[in-house]
Amino acid sequence: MELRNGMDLKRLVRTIPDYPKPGIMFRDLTTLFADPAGLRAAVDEIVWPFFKAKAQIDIIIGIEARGFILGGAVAHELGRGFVPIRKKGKLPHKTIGQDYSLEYGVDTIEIHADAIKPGDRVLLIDDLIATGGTAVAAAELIHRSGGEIVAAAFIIDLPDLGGTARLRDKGIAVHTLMEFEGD
Ligand SMILES: O=P(O)(O)OC[C@H]1O[C@H](OP(=O)(O)OP(=O)(O)O)[C@H](O)[C@@H]1O
Ligand SMILES: Nc1ncnc2[nH]cnc12
Repeated sequence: MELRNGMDLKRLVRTIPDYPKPGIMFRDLTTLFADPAGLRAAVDEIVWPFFKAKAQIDIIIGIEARGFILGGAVAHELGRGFVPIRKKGKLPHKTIGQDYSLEYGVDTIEIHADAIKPGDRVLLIDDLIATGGTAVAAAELIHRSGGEIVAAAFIIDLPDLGGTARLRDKGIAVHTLMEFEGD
């Protein structure tokens, strides 16, 4: 995938077959995040559809763990605060939680119960969407907290696993930078 600045971001993603389980093609973004031009381009490309309309966004929410790397940078670029959604048991104050299943397991994510003010307009960020289990659970937490989702943005979409379609079916706008098919 060639960006507006001519950079091929996809070649910075490393693929590791059979991790963490046989049959999974793991799309490793640590190689892209470690590349200075790659990280900047990824953040810029995630942010650009929202930059002009940033007055419509109150907070950025990122999903543990890889969504924190991207989400923090996006929040900084848009001049907004950052709220984490974390795996169960990691947040210190009162939380609300949501169970979900993902490509290779089951888990629970949580958000601080007071992190979102009713009516807050949220940009949801994660590194990758596969089945959409994580993002749908995050959307559920945001809605239960009284927030509105402006859009959800990811660097990688694995479209064969249906996650972006699940979000769009729920009326959530989705922005992604590249796809890996055949997973
Ligand atoms: O669309 P899904 O099928 O839900 O999968 C996508 C999720 O899986 C990965 O996180 P993971 O749960 O591996 O956690 P990590 O970021 O802590 O490694 C990825 O960062 C997304 O959050
Ligand atoms: N195939 C994959 N590669 C990297 N992260 C993932 N999260 C869920 N599926 C994944």
